[in-house]
Amino acid sequence: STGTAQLAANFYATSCPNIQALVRGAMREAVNRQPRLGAAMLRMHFHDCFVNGCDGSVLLDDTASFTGEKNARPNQNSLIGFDVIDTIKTRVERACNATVSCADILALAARDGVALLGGPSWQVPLGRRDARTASQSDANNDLPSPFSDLPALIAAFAAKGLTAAEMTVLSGGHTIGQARCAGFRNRIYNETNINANFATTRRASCPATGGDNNLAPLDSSPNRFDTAYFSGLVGQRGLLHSDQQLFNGGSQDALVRTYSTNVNTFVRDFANAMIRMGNISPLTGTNGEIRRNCRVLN
Ligand code: HEM
Ligand SMILES: [Ca+2]
Ligand SMILES: [Ca+2]
Repeated sequence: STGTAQLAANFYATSCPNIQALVRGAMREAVNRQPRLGAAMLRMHFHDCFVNGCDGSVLLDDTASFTGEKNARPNQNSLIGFDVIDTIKTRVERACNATVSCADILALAARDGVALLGGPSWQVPLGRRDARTASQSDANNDLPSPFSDLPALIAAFAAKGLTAAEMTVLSGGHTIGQARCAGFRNRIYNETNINANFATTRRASCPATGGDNNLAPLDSSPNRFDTAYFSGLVGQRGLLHSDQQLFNGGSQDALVRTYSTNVNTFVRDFANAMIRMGNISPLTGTNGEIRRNCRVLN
């Protein structure tokens, strides 16, 4: 759970003083090449933290002794940017070998992805260590589904020690990035709490059958970390069923309205919630390991 971790922003201050600059430089290159990679790092960190804590488990390839998380239902053909982490890790190992965990690199990359797309920055508590295993079944069970209703979304976050309000502000991560047609087809063809023009527009690139992997932006400005995700919800232009659940006559409506018109409140609450999410069950001290290659155990 959250809150008990002994992470510290200055964890690598003497052991790897350049870590922040190394991650930031590599992330700037990646986001300049493909802005979506900023979004991809944010999502990958979320999918790491929700599955047995922020321990780099999501980065492990499948092995003979365990099936990893990359091919779990929410991740397969969906997570991108593992090569960005590889690039960062290679540079970090060159600068300070066997010192910085993959879990910490991912937390920094997520923060920098947000900042480089115009969002807030924050000091990332560090000192996580890397898992020696991964669990595909835990990834299938613990990651929320885009077909979930509000009570299920709240429950999925509560199971990780996060509040409903934190769930709502963290869903604001959908102000950047893309989703596949298969994840929102039912919403744009069958749901009624959707803006008609928006549904028509989305149907044009997400046919009733086929095109499962066609992409659509999660808000009207997918390369910009802004409040458009929340104003979209107020206008019934949420792309995923789970998105629109946050503004559908329920407990989160007022907060969605607040974020839709108050960028300062949104980015402040988002940064604080990211630190809380980043504190989910980290391995610290002598637990776990500092992986040399983020894809494989030492
Ligand atoms: C509340 C429950 C959530 C659900 C059900 C959910 C579901 C999804 C789905 C289905 C996609 C599209 C994946 C695809 O089609 O391949 C997606 C994308 C994304 N999600 Fe979430 N998500 C949730 C919360 C979050 C949180 C907490 C964050 C981060 C703080 C986040 C960040 C992202 C980002 C950045 C993308 C775009 C990734 C890209 O473009 O590569 N999501 N999410
Ligand atoms: Ca994990
Ligand atoms: Ca946006």
